[in-house]
Amino acid sequence: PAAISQQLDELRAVINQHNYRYYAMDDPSVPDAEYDRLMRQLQAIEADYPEAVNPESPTQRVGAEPLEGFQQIQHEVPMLSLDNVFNSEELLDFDRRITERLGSDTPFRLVCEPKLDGAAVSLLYRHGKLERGATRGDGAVGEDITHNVRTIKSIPLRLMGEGYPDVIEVRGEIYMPKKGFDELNERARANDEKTFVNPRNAAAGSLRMLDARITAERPLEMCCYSVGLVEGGDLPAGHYAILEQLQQWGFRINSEMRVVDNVQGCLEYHDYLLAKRSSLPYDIDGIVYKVDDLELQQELGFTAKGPRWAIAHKFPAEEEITK
Ligand SMILES: NC(=O)n1nc(-c2ccco2)nc1N
Repeated sequence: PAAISQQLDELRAVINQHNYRYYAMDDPSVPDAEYDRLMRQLQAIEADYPEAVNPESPTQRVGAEPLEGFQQIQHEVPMLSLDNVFNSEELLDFDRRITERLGSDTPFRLVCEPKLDGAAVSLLYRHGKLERGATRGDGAVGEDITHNVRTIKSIPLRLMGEGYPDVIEVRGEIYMPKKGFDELNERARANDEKTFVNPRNAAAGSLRMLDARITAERPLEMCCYSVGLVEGGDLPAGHYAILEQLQQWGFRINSEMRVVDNVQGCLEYHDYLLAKRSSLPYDIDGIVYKVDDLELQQELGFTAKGPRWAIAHKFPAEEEITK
């Protein structure tokens, strides 16, 4: 009936807005109890009118039947790996190579991003709806893990707001926060099940489940950090502006991301984040620096090892520090 479907649409819109505030803005609009009440109300109405359920409803996050296997996905825009540097000298070389290529009269800002130690993911949205999720694989071919990414609450099933392209591929890192990792291993030990060595393995392993009901029980989160395929629309001309736009469309971006004016700013950011590393609620294995201006990215292009306009500044592995 029309009145029911209107009530469902309104209820879904309210719940989606609460999810956006909680997961993308990290700024809840209602207490958890109120959110849970709204979800129970939506589930009750959908139980009475199953024909009114649609895949974008916030109740439709956990698939029923396990898959037989994983489909392969071809990445239309290859998912790149990044070249690494391990100290300030090598970072200054990275900066010098760019300056030589662009000319010393072309200043360029850099975006500093914590390098989350999880599993890279590609999310394809068509007309604002999540169509498929895929692992990075070898950068050209990945596995279809749509059933599992749908269980991750910080991944929107439908984009918020408007003005997004007809097709947009959002890329990011799925990770398991340290607290969730420790609790998962505690439960595993209590049940004589296998424990995970580190949060990266736990996140990658959770995404490779054929049964989404297991993935749904895992404390996984996602931060987005770049865009792949875009069709039928355009994006801002700067990387950081794109990330802010993605946040408006419902994605979480990392709160520690900063834009700096030059490589000196990168060195300062490095010391800041390294000092903060052990107190972050998630594992990082370094920092990713990216030239902000997309036209300069275009001009710089790629080498076989990856983009000339981005670099990963790796931190020493944490256990090395504790020795
Ligand atoms: N892992 C991580 O946090 N990454 N990875 C990239 C990346 C990989 C290729 C282009 O950008 N950026 C960030 N923040």
